[in-house]
Amino acid sequence: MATFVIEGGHKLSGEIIPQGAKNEALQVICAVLLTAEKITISNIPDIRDVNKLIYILGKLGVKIEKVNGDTYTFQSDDLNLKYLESEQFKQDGSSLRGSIMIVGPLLARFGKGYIPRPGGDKIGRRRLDTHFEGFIKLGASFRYNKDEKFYGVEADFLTGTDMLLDEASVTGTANIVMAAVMAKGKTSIYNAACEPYLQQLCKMLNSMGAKISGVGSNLLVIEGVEILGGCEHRILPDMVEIGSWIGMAAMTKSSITIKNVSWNDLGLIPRVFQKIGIKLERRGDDIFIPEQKSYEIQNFIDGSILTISDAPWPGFTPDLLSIILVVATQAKGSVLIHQKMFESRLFFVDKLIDMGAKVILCDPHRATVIGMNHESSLKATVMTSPDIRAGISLLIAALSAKGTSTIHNIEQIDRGYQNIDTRLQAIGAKITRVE
Ligand SMILES: CC(=O)N[C@H]1[C@@H](OP(=O)(O)OP(=O)(O)OC[C@H]2O[C@@H](n3ccc(=O)[nH]c3=O)[C@H](O)[C@@H]2O)O[C@H](CO)[C@@H](O)[C@@H]1O
Ligand SMILES: C=C(OP(=O)(O)O)C(=O)O
Repeated sequence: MATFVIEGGHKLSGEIIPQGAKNEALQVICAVLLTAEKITISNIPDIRDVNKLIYILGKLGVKIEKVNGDTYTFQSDDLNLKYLESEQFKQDGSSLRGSIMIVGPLLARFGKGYIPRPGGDKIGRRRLDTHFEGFIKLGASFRYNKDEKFYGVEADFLTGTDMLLDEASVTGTANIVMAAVMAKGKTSIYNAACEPYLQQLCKMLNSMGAKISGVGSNLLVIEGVEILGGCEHRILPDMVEIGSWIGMAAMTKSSITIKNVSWNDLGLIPRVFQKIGIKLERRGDDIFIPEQKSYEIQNFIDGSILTISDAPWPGFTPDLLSIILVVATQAKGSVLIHQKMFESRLFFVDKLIDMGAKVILCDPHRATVIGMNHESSLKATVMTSPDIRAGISLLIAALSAKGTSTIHNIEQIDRGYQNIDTRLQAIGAKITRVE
């Protein structure tokens, strides 16, 4: 278990280039399994989860070449499907959430897809019903080995159909789309997730020869095609990482510029930070955050306390709520944070309370934050990162705190943040990695 040691209280300044998006990378890298031709993907983030997925594809026999720092080519022309039945795959596949999205492409192209129950954050129950109900609707047979927690789908061929998803699951939609692109006939998927990363996946599939319409809406219509070809694809900047940098700037009273953020794909994110009083300026496609001694949470129009909650896109992403919560601890005013999607994601507030933050955990889904308006600082402490976003939130708290904090289990942060320590050092943070 590696550790970060952080001396808090230093201002940051300079420019940050956001990494490529983790959650898009996990989708589009799985899509390379749909064709025997070469696919080039650029702006791939160098983070644990993505590297693990690339490793799994390598074991599956995908030919992978690193063209330069963030660009890889993938060619799935001679796969080793036996790996899917190996003990090794049971371990490898369960180590991250994104591996679930190899099932749809494998089912579409080879008539079978297997996966151990995937890992990812321990942030509450994370069911996979939407994925498998979709595959079954397309004609696959399904089995689940309860003892080994191993899922399997098989089909001689898939047939297009109309389906209404039980929830707008992000990875579920991606998986079903990738299964349906080569099904016979037309598939319509209603209540589809439609966040920018899914739009990117659909655009990539279309450039491989798929026929997907409705991209960006919650009704996708897919005309099945027989075969898909190669393409080149560039991953968008990571909106959750961008939100994390905004939070860091506000909590440390710093001025930073976040470069090339693809503003039009950020949805409500800038507006939600503005609602808790943080000033940010759009400069071309950059975000400039000026130094602010104080930021004041807005109330609703009728004067009642602001609530910030998550919802499927175009709602506010659940992956930024922990960050909003920590930033609110030093705002002026109060806010209710309502994490609707995940049931165990707010427990990390205990650590913030130890550090002196004024937070009331109302229930597993809701926390009220009474901001301290930087009138007293958080106190440094020793903590352990429970999940990726709580981890980065504790790191933000430590950067603003008085004294030296220690964060254990930073592998959780490394799952989704590329070289976070060296990038923070470059803009003035005092942070050291201890292996
Ligand atoms: C690898 C990857 O891409 N992970 C992301 C993906 O996970 P993932 O695809 O696993 O998440 P889902 O979209 O399936 O669902 C997330 C949670 O929200 C609940 N839910 C979902 C839709 C809905 O309409 N109502 C509802 O309550 C689900 O039951 C689940 O508890 O999307 C999540 C939701 O944006 C993000 O937090 C994860 O970072
Ligand atoms: C919950 C997250 O990731 P995963 O779905 O990979 O666990 C996240 O990125 O915040």
